[in-house]
Amino acid sequence: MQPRIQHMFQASIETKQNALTVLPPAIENASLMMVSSLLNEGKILACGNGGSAGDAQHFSSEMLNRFERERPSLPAIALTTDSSTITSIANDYSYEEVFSKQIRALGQAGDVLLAISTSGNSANVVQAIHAAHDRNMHVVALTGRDGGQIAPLLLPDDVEIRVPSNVTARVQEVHLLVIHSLCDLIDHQLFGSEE
Ligand SMILES: O=C(CO)[C@@H](O)[C@H](O)[C@H](O)[C@H](O)COP(=O)(O)O
Ligand SMILES: [Zn+2]
Repeated sequence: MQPRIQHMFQASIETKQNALTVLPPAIENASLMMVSSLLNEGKILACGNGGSAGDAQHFSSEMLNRFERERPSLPAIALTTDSSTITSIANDYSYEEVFSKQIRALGQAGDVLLAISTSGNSANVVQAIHAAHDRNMHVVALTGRDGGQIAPLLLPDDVEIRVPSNVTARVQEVHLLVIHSLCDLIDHQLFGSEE
């Protein structure tokens, strides 16, 4: 089985190398948007399904607790964690609305939605983006493949960070690196260089 393992590592490395050539400008722009929101009393709401739900929570924990240095807590909410809210919305309305209804309650103008979908086609993430726009929030979309239904929904001030791969797992592996890059850039811009 070791050749299979080596193949997966190699594919992940190649996807990251391809991403390195295209993603830095979008990651920089996303970090600038997030920092501007945080400096204006805004917060970041994050959502996604499956592995991307884990990514949303990974990001919010690094904001609320810490990333790599001591600094004040930063405001973020993962919309994937409240099982009572999520099950009741899915049961009474539809699974498509599990994030959008939370955004319509919690989202304020100037907040940022971090919308994560490797295909760009998850209906509840699409509805989340509609809700964010209705609340005058900006959107950072982490996508893959061809951007799916999310790409054409985004407004000029939004940022899409689209990983150049058609394989869900490879896209997710780069999404985590993007999330850590965003955390690093947020800390750097808000609190300066370490040491
Ligand atoms: O982690 C994985 C696959 O690596 C899965 O849990 C995956 O996240 C789920 O199938 C998601 O429902 C896929 O949604 P999306 O990325 O297309 O929006
Ligand atoms: Zn996964």
